[in-house]
Amino acid sequence: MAGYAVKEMFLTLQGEGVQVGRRAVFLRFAGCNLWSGREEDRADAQCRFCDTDFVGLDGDNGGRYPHADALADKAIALWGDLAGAFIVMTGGEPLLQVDDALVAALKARGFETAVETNGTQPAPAGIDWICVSPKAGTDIVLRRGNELKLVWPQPGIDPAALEGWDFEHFLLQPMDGAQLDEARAAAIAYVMDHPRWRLSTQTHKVVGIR
Ligand SMILES: C[S@@+](CC[C@H](N)C(=O)[O-])C[C@H]1O[C@@H](n2cnc3c(N)ncnc32)[C@H](O)[C@@H]1O
Ligand SMILES: Nc1nc2[nH]cc(C(=O)O)c2c(=O)[nH]1
Ligand code: SF4
Ligand SMILES: [Mg+2]
Repeated sequence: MAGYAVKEMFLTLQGEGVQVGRRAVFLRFAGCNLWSGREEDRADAQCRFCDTDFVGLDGDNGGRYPHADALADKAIALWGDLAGAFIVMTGGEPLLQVDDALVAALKARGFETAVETNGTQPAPAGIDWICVSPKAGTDIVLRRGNELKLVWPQPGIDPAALEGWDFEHFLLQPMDGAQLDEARAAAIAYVMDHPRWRLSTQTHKVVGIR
C-alpha cells in the first residue's frame, strides 16, 4: 500500500547510544522483517527479545501518511519552533519504509536525521546518523555507520567479529527482560575487558520517559 505506515510519533529524549540525552522526535514505523510483533510468534521469530510494540497504526500521531511531505510536516510540528531539530526514525524496522523522498522532506524542514536499524536492509543516502543493532543469525548488509549497538548477551554473535566493520562507536546494550540484572553485569564485565566497547544504558526506562 502506498505511503508510510506509522505506529506512533512523539517528542522525547534519545535514551540510548552515543546521542543519549538529546531532544528528539521519535518516528516509529509499523512492522518489522524479523518478528511479526505478535506474542504467539515470538518464540519462533528471528529476533526474540524485542521490547517494543510496533504493530498497527494506533499510537500517538500514528496512521498511514500518504506522502513524505505529510509525515515531515507532522514531525516538524511536534518539534516546534526551536533550533536544532533532530529526528530518530525507528520501529519496527524503519529501513523497510524510509526512502529518498522522506529523507529529503525531513532535511527541507531543517531536521538532522538518525535511524535505528537492524542492519538487514540498505539505507538511503543522506541519513546523518546510522545506528545498526545486529541480531544473531541474520544477514547484515549495513556494515558501516556511526554506531554499532549490540544487545547483550546474544549467543551466536562475537563482538570481536564486528570490530572490523566501519563504525565510529561500538556499544553493548544490556538485554531488557527477565534477566536484565545478569545482562547488565555481563555487559559491564565485557566492556571492562574490551575498552573498544562502551556501555549503552536504556536511560529513558530509568528516568521514566518514553
Ligand atoms: C525496537 S528496535 C527498532 C529498530 C530496529 N528494528 C533495530 O532492531 O535496531 C530499537 C532498539 O532497541 C533495541 N532493543 C530491542 N529490544 C531490546 C531489549 N529487550 N533490550 C535492550 N535493547 C533492545 C534494538 O536492538 C534496537 O537497538
Ligand atoms: N527515549 C527513547 N530512546 C530510544 N532510543 C531508541 C529507541 C527505540 O525504540 O528505537 C528509543 C525509545 O523507544 N525511546
Ligand atoms: S529487529 Fe528491532 S523492531 Fe524488529 S523485532 Fe528485533 S528489536 Fe524489535
Ligand atoms: Mg525503544
